[in-house]
Amino acid sequence: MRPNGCFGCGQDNPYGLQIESHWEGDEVVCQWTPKEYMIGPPNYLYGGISASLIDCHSVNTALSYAHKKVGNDDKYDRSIQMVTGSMNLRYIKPVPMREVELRATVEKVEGRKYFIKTELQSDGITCVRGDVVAIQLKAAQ
Ligand SMILES: CCCCCCCCCCCC(=O)SCCNC(=O)CCNC(=O)[C@H](O)C(C)(C)COP(=O)(O)OP(=O)(O)OC[C@H]1O[C@@H](n2cnc3c(N)ncnc32)[C@H](O)[C@@H]1OP(=O)(O)O
Repeated sequence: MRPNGCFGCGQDNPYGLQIESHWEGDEVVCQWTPKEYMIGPPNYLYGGISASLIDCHSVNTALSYAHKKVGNDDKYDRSIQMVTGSMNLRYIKPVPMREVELRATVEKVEGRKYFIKTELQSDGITCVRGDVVAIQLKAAQ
């Protein structure tokens, strides 16, 4: 998806998180390592960064799923656009300042609403769990 200035996934945003998400079976997965200035509590990741990671990874999961639904697996179609409608997070454990893994699944689709469940894990332990509703924009349909 270029050009892409998105703070979460934009490869063209040097100040962003630059996450890269890919399918692994029925899950969308991303490995990502924080910069040291993204710290919140001593030794742990700032919660807003976890939220941004889950937000972007989830919306991209919905976006990619919407592409798959119309049989398009490899080319980005700019007429399909998604935004975050709502996001509910549960911070279960603090997130250590090292590589994390995001794992997302599409729970269901209702009209333009995509219900995504995403876990942020550290060393295989779930630290943050997110329920995200991504909404496909009307004009794009
Ligand atoms: C290079 C490329 C890079 C691509 C990069 C891609 C990655 C992007 C990742 C970043 C994501 C973001 O930060 S996005 C930015 C943050 N989000 C936003 O700014 C969204 C602002 N809100 C809006 O624009 C609007 O409210 C929308 C689009 C969400 C909804 O407006 P609408 O399209 O008119 O929809 P509307 O008819 O009202 O509702 C449609 C259905 O959705 C439900 N619905 C409406 N709003 C919500 C909501 N907030 N939460 C849950 N559900 C909702 C309604 O009940 C309805 O359900 P029913 O009656 O049909 O059952």
